Amino acid sequence: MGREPSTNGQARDDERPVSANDGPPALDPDEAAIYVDGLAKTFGSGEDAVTAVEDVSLAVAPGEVVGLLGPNGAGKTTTIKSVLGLILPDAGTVRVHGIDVHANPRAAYEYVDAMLEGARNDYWRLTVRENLRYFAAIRGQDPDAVADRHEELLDHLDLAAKADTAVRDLSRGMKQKVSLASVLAGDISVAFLDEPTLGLDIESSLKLRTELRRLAEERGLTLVISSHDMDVIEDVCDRVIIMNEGRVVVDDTVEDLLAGFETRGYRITARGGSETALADLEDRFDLTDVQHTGDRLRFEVAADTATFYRLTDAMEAHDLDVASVETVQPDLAEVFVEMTNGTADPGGTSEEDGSTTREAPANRSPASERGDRR
Ligand SMILES: Nc1ncnc2c1ncn2[C@@H]1O[C@H](COP(=O)(O)OP(=O)(O)OP(=O)(O)O)[C@@H](O)[C@H]1O
Repeated sequence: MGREPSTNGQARDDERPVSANDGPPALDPDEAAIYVDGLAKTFGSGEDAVTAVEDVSLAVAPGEVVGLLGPNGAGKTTTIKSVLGLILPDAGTVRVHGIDVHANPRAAYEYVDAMLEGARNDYWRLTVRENLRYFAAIRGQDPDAVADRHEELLDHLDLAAKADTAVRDLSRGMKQKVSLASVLAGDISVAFLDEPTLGLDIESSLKLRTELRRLAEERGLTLVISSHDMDVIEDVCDRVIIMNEGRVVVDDTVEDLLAGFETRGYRITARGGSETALADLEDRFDLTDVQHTGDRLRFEVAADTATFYRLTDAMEAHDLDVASVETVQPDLAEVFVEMTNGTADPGGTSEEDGSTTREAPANRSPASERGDRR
C-alpha cells in the first residue's frame, strides 16, 4: 500500500523489510471495502485495564484477500469485532464500503459477515441446505430466489452430496465447509474467516484455497483470513497484516515480504581454514548454524550484498575455499516469528483446535446472534 516503513515501537534491525502503518490508510475511505483509522480499545479500567488495540489503521480494497496474523492477544479479534460492529471502540473510524459501522450498523451489516468460531456458527440439527437458506433468510433474502446461488456454492465447496444431511452428522472438515457456506449464503461482500481450512484434509484444503481465490477474483469478495497455517496464507492472500501488542507491525504484500527477506540469508560451505579463521569470521559477521568438522566449514549468514562480498573476501584471506553458496529462502512463518519478536503461533488462536471461544461482547449485532444451537 506504499506506506513508509515504520518500526511502530518494535525492536528491529535496519534491513528488515517492514511496511506497517503509522498514519491513515492509503486507500480512500469510500473506495475501501474495509477502512479502519486510528482504532483504539481498552477493556476494563484502572489496574485491570487491558489495551487490546492502540491506533490501528488498515484498509482492504474490494476483492482483496488479506491475511491478518499475530500472536495471542495481539488485538486481531478486537479489530475484527470492531469492523463487525460487535465492539464499540474508544477511538477511531471504522467503515465498510464507506459506511460508518458505528453510526450505521444495520447498513454496514448488509455487506459483512464472519466465520469466527468455525462450525459452532451453524445449526447442527438442520441440514446443510437448510442452514444456507436460514442464513440467507436472516439477511433478508428470499431463500427460493437465491437457491441457484446456494446450489453453486454447495457444488464449489464439494458439499452437494451432503446437502440434505444434518450438520451434526458430518465430519469436522465438512462442518467447517458448511460454516463457510453459511457465511457466504447471505451474499455478503466482505468476510472475515478464522482458520477456514481447519480440520480439512490436504486435498480439501487445497480445493478450498482455490475456491477462496475464485470468490475473490470472480465475485469481488473481500476476505480477511486468520490462520495458523502459513501455507494457506501464502497461497490465498495478496497481502499480510501482522499485529503485535495491539498494533500493526507489518502491512505488506506476501511477495514483497518474502522478497525482502530473500537476500538476507546464505548457507555457505567451505573447505580449509583454521579455528582462528572461524573465530575471526564469527567476530565480524553474523554467522549461525556453524558446523566445523575436519576440513569442512558450513554456516548460515544474514547479509546484504555488500556484506556478503566482504565475507567472501575475508574467507579468501583466511585460505577458505568456498565450495557452495545457497540462498536461504525464508517462508512466511519465519517472517512472522521475526516480526513478532520470536513469538510462535502464527494464527494466534488459543484453543487446541484453533477455534476461538471467547464470550461475545454485550454490544451484539445480528452477526453474533447465531451459534452453538445444536
Ligand atoms: N472482552 C474483553 N475483556 C477484557 N479483555 C479483553 C476482552 N477481549 C479481549 N481482551 C484482551 O485484549 C487483548 C487483545 O485480545 P484479542 O482477542 O483482540 O487478541 P487476538 O489477537 O485476537 O488474540 P487471540 O489470537 O488469542 O484470539 C488481550 O490481552 C485480551 O485478553
